[in-house]
This record gives sequence, structure tokens and C-alpha cells, in this order.
Amino acid sequence: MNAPIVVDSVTALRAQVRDWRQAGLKVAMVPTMGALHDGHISLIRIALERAERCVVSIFVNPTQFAPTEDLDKYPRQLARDLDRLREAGAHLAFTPGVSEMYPAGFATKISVGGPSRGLETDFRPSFFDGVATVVAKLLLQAAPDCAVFGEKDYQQLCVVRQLCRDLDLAVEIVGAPTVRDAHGLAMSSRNAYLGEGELEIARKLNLILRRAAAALSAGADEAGATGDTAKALVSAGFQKVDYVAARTSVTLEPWQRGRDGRVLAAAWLGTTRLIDNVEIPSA
Ligand SMILES: Nc1ncnc2c1ncn2[C@@H]1O[C@H](COP(=O)(O)OP(=O)(O)OP(=O)(O)O)[C@@H](O)[C@H]1O
Ligand SMILES: CC(C)(CO)[C@@H](O)C(=O)[O-]
Ligand code: BAL
Repeated sequence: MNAPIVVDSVTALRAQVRDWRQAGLKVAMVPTMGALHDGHISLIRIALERAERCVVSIFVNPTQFAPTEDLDKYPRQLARDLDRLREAGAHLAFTPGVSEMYPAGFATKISVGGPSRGLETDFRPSFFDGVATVVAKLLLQAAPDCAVFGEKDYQQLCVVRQLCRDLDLAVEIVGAPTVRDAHGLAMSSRNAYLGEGELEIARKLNLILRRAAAALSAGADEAGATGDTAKALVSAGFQKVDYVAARTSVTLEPWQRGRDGRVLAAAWLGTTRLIDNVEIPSA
């Protein structure tokens, strides 16, 4: 595979996408924060099934991190990421610096309602403002035909869909299934923070959520099932559970039996916060 073109300015990104467009080629985008793993590569594969050209952005977006969060220690490994992009057949890596995305005087924030209410927002109150603002910018900068986001960050996917619908952004948002290791652990750049013992515990998260989803599907009381799940996570070794909740798919309104639903959770292992979600099987 050829090495991807690497650009760090919006002007160069726009010029390249315009050339592809003029040549009649479709463009797909995969926004990331880098430290690429097989989950990201699966998004690129899906992008390449839908378009002749794939743009991957690598930008650790400071506005979605709270001051107490891991912005400084977030893994940054551009050379390795570019190798992975070449192997995956991505055509362009957009690697802007902070001042390219947020030049002096930048003063806009996009705040999405609906699916951003609750769950992550209860614990990361400005997270989705940061995500929505940067995703809107990336989609306006690259103007792709479609953009691929992972279901691992399920609430984020729902917020991005709402954002594009509300702002009439002419881009199709494609959701991609969660890629997991052999033990069910969702791949995540933050898994790199986990020590050996923590990894063993992290691998129990998905199984515990699947049990909760099966119990709900079989008719268990929602408050009881989510409460038992939080207790099971603590028994498994998680020190703190931010939430375990059942929600209706897409809108993330309270789940109603008979409707498509998901169980979503966030929990801490030491200083590492993991999230995951699973579908509630239809009864
Ligand atoms: N295991 C996975 N399967 C499918 N998509 C994934 C997976 N992990 C991340 N993604 C998707 O990749 C995109 C970029 O995510 P990001 O760069 O934040 O990676 P991450 O592994 O989720 O990192 P973090 O550990 O910071 O949450 C998002 O759309 C995210 O949902
Ligand atoms: C969508 C995103 C690239 C915005 O910074 C980020 O939240 C992520 O990697 O999931
Ligand atoms: N994967 C979503 C980005 C974040 O948690 O900061």
C-alpha cells in the first residue's frame, strides 16, 4: 500500500479533497485521536467499502478533556499511526496542531441536546460540547460523503447523528460495530494504561453487561438489573462505577420494554475509566 498523504492544514486538506471530488471520487472520513488499534482499522475498512478515498484525522482534542482528565498523558504515536494507516490503505492523514483547529480568538461552542443528556454528561459535563464542536469542524473542513464512528462510544455516535441532522450537514454517519479482544474487552487507546491485573478485571466488563442485557430481555426489573450489575462490577474488581443504565437505542431515552435498547456502563480501574455497551436482545 502507498503511504498516506500527511497534511496538517485545513487549506491543504480542502485542496486534496477538492481534487478527488473533481476526479469523481467519493470521500469517507474517520475522525480519531490517534494511538490507532484494530478498532480504528475496522472503521477505515468500512470507510473504504463506501468510498474510493479515506481521510483519517488524528487530533487529540483538548476541548473534550476536563482539566482533571488525561489530556497530557493521552498516548501520542504518530509515526506508528502512519504505518498502520499505510497498511490499512488510508489515503490521507489530517494531523492538525491545536492552533490550526483553535486559532487565537476562537469563540464558538456547539452544544447538542437530546442524546447527550445523562450518562457520560453526568460525569464529563463538557465532554460532548468539545466532541460536537470538533466533529462539526472536521466534517466541515473535509466535507466527506460519509464519516464512520464506532459503537464503542455509543452515546458519542448518537450525539454525532443528532448534530449532523440538526445542522443539515450533508454527510452520512455510519456506525461501526465494536471490535473486541478474544476476551470481549473493547479495544480502546486507553487500555494501554491498564496494568496486568487490571487487564484481567477489564476483560470481565463485557460479560457482566451481556448478563445484564440478557436479564432485562428475560423480563428482569430494570432498577434491580442495573443495580445488580453495578455490584457485580465492584465484585469483579472495578473500584468505582459511574453508571450502568438501560436506554432506548439511538435516542437514548429511558428504555421501554419491547423497544430496541442498550445497556451502557462506565467504570474505573485505578485511574483508568472504561466504557462499554451492549444491545438488549429482543425477547
Ligand atoms: N473497539 C472499537 N471498535 C470500534 N470502533 C472503535 C473502537 N475503539 C474506538 N473506536 C472508534 O474510533 C473512533 C476514534 O476513537 P478514539 O480515537 O477516541 O479511540 P478510543 O480507543 O475510543 O480511545 P479512548 O481510549 O480515548 O476512548 C471513534 O469513532 C471510536 O468510537
Ligand atoms: C470523535 C473524536 C475523534 C472527536 O475528538 C473523539 O471523541 C474520538 O476519538 O472518539
Ligand atoms: N473515545 C472517545 C473520546 C474520549 O473518551 O475522550
